[in-house]
Amino acid sequence: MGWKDEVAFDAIVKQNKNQQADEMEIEEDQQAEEMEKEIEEATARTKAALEKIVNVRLSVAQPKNVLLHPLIPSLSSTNPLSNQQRLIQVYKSIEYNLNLVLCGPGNNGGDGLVAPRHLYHFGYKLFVGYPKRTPKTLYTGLVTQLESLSIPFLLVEELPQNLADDFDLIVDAMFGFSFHGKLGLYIHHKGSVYKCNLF
Ligand SMILES: NC(=O)C1=CN([C@@H]2O[C@H](COP(=O)(O)OP(=O)(O)OC[C@H]3O[C@@H](n4cnc5c(N)ncnc54)[C@H](OP(=O)(O)O)[C@@H]3O)[C@@H](O)[C@H]2O)[C@H](O)CC1
Repeated sequence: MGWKDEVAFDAIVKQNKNQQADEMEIEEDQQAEEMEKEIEEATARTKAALEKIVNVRLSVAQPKNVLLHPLIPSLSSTNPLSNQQRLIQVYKSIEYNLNLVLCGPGNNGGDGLVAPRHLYHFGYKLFVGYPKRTPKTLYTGLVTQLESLSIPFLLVEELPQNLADDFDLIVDAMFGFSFHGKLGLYIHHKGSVYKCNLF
């Protein structure tokens, strides 16, 4: 073989190597893409399955003998439910034994009154504090639902001075953006709802 043939041979070998490297890169890219797709599909399947379980459990758990206000199902299935799904994922019921949901008189408290029903059905032991009650049908209906599940309501006088001493988890649904007055008292004495100007 002359030098020209050798150069041509080397060039062919080099070309083949480059081609192989390109093919391997393409194959690796395809594999990565497929894996990513599989992960995305598996995540979507898991999410759908979890949502199905949650929805079935909630519909089974719906009390049968309680007159429902027409707004309750939509209220309970949107904002509060998504919050509670997150809460359930983060704070496991086996670790958080004694829990309190504090509800105020406005819409924030309305969301709060939905929470105990969901949490109860997911195994949480709960108490509700609802010191300033709203006479609207929606709210009284939610209270009736909770009473029908024997979820205890605590009076202000029954609440401990320092809530954090007695409860593992406290859901604060006391006020939203319509709170007015002095916030400082409540914030500085976080554990003591007696300091809140609600009372
Ligand atoms: N689309 C929406 O608006 C949604 C809002 N959501 C949540 O609701 C709150 C806003 O609801 P709103 O009813 O306007 O406000 P509050 O939950 O804060 O409650 C107002 C009531 O609280 C009383 N209040 C206020 N300050 C005090 C106080 N210092 N002491 C005692 N009582 C107080 C107030 O009483 P008034 O006498 O002033 O009338 C009202 O009765 C929003 O932040 C969200 O969290 C839902 O998620 C649904 C969608």
